[in-house]
Amino acid sequence: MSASPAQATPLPRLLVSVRDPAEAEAARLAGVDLVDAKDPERGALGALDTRTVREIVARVSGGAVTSAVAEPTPRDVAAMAASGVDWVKTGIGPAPRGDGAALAALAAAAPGRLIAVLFAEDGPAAALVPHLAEAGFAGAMIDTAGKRGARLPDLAAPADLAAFTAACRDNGLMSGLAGSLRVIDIPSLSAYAPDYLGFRGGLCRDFDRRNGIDPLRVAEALRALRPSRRDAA
Ligand SMILES: O=C[C@H](O)COP(=O)(O)O
Repeated sequence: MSASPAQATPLPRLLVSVRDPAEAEAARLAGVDLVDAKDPERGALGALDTRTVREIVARVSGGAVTSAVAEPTPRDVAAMAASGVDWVKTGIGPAPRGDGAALAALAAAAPGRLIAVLFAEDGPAAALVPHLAEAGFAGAMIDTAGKRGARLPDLAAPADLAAFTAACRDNGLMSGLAGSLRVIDIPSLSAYAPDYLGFRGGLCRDFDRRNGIDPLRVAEALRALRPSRRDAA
């Protein structure tokens, strides 16, 4: 007997971007699955310094998976990997997309731990996924480069998001979707079965990603992602 669609589609886990050890600890205590270190004052992919990331990793203390943004050079990726973070995220803009050697050099700097961040503004991403897998990336996320206007659901067509997450599954890559998401987006984006949904601004006070994270909004997101789990209440 085949499983029902509801049983067959696992719910995504919650990624929340934090900027310092205090926010990291708050996110861990709230029950966030993945604590992602980045500087929200510096756009979509602002890298924190490795010392701050080490402190964040120490504060999370194994209570959640961790990731951190690094500039897209092998040197920066390797330095961030050495901070002890579980995953390193780096932006892959249009330029290196077709350059397999450049992608492989990045992936080799954090073997098995590098996540490509692709921007929705650059167009559909599914065709790039096999190249990322071949280069040695461990996962891929779509985010939005702009943080003051269009959100991911405004920029990416449903068919493109579905094709992206399917390509990640087919190629053995972890997948994530982000881009000024709100809790209300969780049901529709969960249908694409990404491994993670990523948030910052949508869980901050006044929905401003430069403000602090609002624990009540984190709890709301966890309830939406874990409707049957008592620990999300
Ligand atoms: O990796 C996820 C991003 O930090 C999401 O940030 P945002 O929700 O403010 O677009």
